[in-house]
Amino acid sequence: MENFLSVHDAASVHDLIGLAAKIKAAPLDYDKTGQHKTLINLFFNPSLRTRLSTEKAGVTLGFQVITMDMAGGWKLEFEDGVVMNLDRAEHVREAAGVLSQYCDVLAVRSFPELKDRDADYADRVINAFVKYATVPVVSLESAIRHPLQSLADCLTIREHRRSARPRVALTWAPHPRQLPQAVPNSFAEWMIHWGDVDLVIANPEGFDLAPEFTRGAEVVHDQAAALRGAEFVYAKNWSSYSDYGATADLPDWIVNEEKMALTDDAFFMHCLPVRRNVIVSDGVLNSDRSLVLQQANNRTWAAAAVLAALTD
Ligand SMILES: NCCC[C@H](NC(=O)CCC(=O)O)C(=O)O
Ligand SMILES: NC(=O)OP(=O)(O)O
Repeated sequence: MENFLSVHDAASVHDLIGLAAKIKAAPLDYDKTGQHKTLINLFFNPSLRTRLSTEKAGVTLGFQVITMDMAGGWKLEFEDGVVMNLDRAEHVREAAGVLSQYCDVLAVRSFPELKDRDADYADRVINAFVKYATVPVVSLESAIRHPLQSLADCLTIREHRRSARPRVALTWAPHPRQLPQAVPNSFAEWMIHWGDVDLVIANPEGFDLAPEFTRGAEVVHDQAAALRGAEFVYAKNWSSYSDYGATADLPDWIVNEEKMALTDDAFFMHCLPVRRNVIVSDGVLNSDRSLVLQQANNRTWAAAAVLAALTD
């Protein structure tokens, strides 16, 4: 694997999930994988799980790990050929070149601005690091994808499924802020490429995800219809793709006990952080059907599998 930006970078989704499970079962067997190697994590946005699970994965495999919050670095220029006489002090070309001399794997988190769809969907920040770095680049959630989350979600579903081919319902849920499409884009893309589940996506009219991520899945605008018979319910808010960045005040899309009663005794999933009693009720989140902590745990093993595959 050259870089880890999307499901398309995995030679085999099954093998990568399998490797994550193997490392989870026997982490000490892999403690020399990153010996004499350095991982640098760059964050342009906040994080709890991604930062700490990726650091933990690196340390577990024997990497030296350096994490930098880019709020403390120079403001980077990403355009080529510009006269840099404003507030951006350093070009990504130099930054990526410098960092490549300090590490063996470079991981980057950079969210979208949710103003200009073409600019966000060009995934400019992560792609600039890929272009100018000379080491493998890992996405820690880019403008349009969150592949480490999705890999962890595949592992979590594999560990908890009751049938060989479970029905997985990804449902839009309410939120007070304008959020990216990265998590649901990536989740849909991984579920479809993995091929071990039947994916149904429920969202309000006007909130369909970009077709490039959902082709092969059923998309409905009736949440109850999607939840009926589901073995997993994955809730997430996202802002509109078609009316780019628009939000909607639809509190009835909350996932509560009444909605979960429509399912086949489903497990509840969310990537976290989650707004209680907005996205999901306390009752569902506190119940034994909630897998949110297991998902967060599996972030470590997903990151470990990716680091191992990149440095193999
Ligand atoms: N990394 C997982 C989710 C990150 C981000 N969520 C957020 O920004 C939620 C913040 C809030 O609830 O205010 C998102 O949706 O892509
Ligand atoms: N799920 C996830 O990526 O969480 P953080 O934003 O806290 O890293």
